[in-house]
This record gives sequence, structure tokens and C-alpha cells, in this order.
Amino acid sequence: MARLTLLGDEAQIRDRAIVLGLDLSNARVIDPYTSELREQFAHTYAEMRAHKGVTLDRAHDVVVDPAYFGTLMVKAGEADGMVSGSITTTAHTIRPALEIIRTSPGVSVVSSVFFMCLADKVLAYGDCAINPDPNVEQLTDIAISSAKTAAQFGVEPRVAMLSYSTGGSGSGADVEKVREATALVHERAPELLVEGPIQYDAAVDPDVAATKLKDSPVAGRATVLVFPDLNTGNNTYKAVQRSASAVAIGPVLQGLNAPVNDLSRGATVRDIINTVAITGIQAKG
Ligand SMILES: CC(C)(COP(=O)(O)OP(=O)(O)OC[C@H]1O[C@@H](n2cnc3c(N)ncnc32)[C@H](O)[C@@H]1OP(=O)(O)O)[C@@H](O)C(=O)NCCC(=O)NCCS
Ligand SMILES: CC(=O)OP(=O)(O)O
Repeated sequence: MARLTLLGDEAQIRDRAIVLGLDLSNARVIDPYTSELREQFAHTYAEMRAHKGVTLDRAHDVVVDPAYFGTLMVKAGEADGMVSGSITTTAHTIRPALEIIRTSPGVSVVSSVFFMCLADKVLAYGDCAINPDPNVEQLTDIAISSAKTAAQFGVEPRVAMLSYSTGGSGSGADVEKVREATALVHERAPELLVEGPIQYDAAVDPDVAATKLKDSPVAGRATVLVFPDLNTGNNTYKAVQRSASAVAIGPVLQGLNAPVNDLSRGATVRDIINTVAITGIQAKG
């Protein structure tokens, strides 16, 4: 499904492949420390980050980090996308993308979705990985980007803007944030089916929806669940993944100029393969 380049210590990678019985004959293996691309990438990075005080000397050290090296390969057209993060934090994987690949035009923030593969359906959860406390504008962009990503992968988007309130059942600043973001989504993407504020049960369960929010085209049948902040989103995706045996594919990053995707440090081999496949699909546009 993809032509792979593996980044790291070449001897270690090849030894490991022998132990695991893997055939690497079709994969490119590059050690960032010794690669001839290191010099070129150091110049690119130093140029791009000069306004932040990055010198060429410093850039030489930075670009040997596989996350930086891989991101610079994408920038240079040496790769179509990058997957990283199974042994590093999310911040470590995505900071190079924020600095080098940058945000697509018209999008205020890079964000993410997880595709949650449940027994009977696939839901998209956003943003469970990047923005700790999105403001109204950012939450609006997260909702619109998540709907686009869902549609790109065959999930018809019906967007629920999650909160502890359904309609006017609860109040508070956090509810107001979600209400304002929902109004802004209506304004900026009038074709999108969106409901909010709404609680998770009213969003996905038709019986609860009939009680809490009748006549909504989204309530009870939402497919894109947008969380109000990272505490809620990250813990909810992990709770569903670990306690409901769902396969969580992601975080799939959205709003970047080229595909870079992160893995959880809890990623299984299957998660890694799924994320590589998603990245390939994003690269094909
Ligand atoms: C995303 C994250 C890594 C950004 O890192 P950061 O160190 O706060 O970023 P900085 O403020 O140093 O910004 C670095 C650059 O990225 C940009 N940036 C930061 N967040 C961004 C976002 N969501 N979208 C687009 N650009 C962003 C900044 O504008 C800045 O650009 P500049 O240096 O060219 O001016 C940080 O918000 C984070 O750690 N989020 C939580 C990740 C996490 O732990 N998730 C849970 C597990 S999945
Ligand atoms: C996405 C995520 O939560 O990553 P990690 O488990 O590595 O913190």
C-alpha cells in the first residue's frame, strides 16, 4: 500500500528486521546522522526558523531527529507523508510539522480525528490529540475539518458539538463556547448538518435523542463527535478504545499542507499499519 522509508540507525533497523523475520528489500533505510540529505535539510530548517533564532549549527543538530528529518523529507518531496510517534510524545511528532509543513490556507489550527471502529459503525472523534483548550474560532475549525476528514474516508458527516448540556439543559462558560462555535459552523459551512451543544448520549442514541432533542437531523445519529477540549476528547477516545474494544485509528492530523500523522505510544502493529494506510490516502488527496 506504500513505499516505505525507515528512519533511524541502519544497523539496528536491519538487525531488528532479521530477529522479526521481516523482508526490508523493498524499503529504503536512511540514517539521518549519516544521510547526504542532512546538510540540505539543515539549511532549509535554519532558513525557515531564522526568525526564531535558529542558526545553521543548531539546525544540523535538530534535523537528525527522525521526526524532524521525516517532516523535512515531506517538505522536500522526498516522501509523500510521515508517520511517527510510537515511542515519542505527540508534541514531539507534530511540532516539526507545525513549524515546517504549516497550516493549510483558511484553517486557523491543525487538529485531529480518531476513527473509532465500533462493532456496528465507524465514528470520527475530534480533536483528541492536539489543541488543549480551543477557543470558539478554533473549535469551529476543528468541527469543519473533522467533517471534511470524515467525508474523505467515507463517513457521512453529521456533526455533534459535545457538551454537558443538550440545548439549554445546562449552562456555563463551557456550554456558551460550544453554542457560539455551533453558530459559527452554521455560518461558515451552511451545508453541514451540525447540532450543539449536545451530550454524547443524545448525539448517538436515538431513544435518548427522542427525549432530549426531538426533530434534530443530527441527534441520535451523529457520526462526527467534536469534543469541547482535550481533557474530554483524549480521555473519551481512550476509554472507548480500551473499555469497548474499539479499534482507534489516528490521530489523523488535519489542516496541514501535507500529511503527517502521529501514533499513540500505546499503538499496536495494526494501529501503525492503519495509520500508514490513512497517510497514503491523504497523500493521494
Ligand atoms: C500541539 C503542541 C505540541 C504545540 O506545541 P507548542 O510547543 O505549544 O507550540 P508552540 O507554541 O511552541 O508553537 C510552535 C509553532 O506551532 C504553531 N502552532 C502551535 N499549535 C498549533 C496548532 N494547533 N495549529 C497550527 N499551528 C500551531 C505555533 O503558532 C508556532 O508557530 P511559530 O513557531 O512558527 O510561531 C501543544 O499544543 C501540545 O503539546 N498539545 C497537546 C499534545 C498532547 O499532549 N496530546 C495528548 C496526547 S495525543
Ligand atoms: C494520541 C495519544 O494520546 O498519544 P499518547 O498515548 O502517546 O499520549
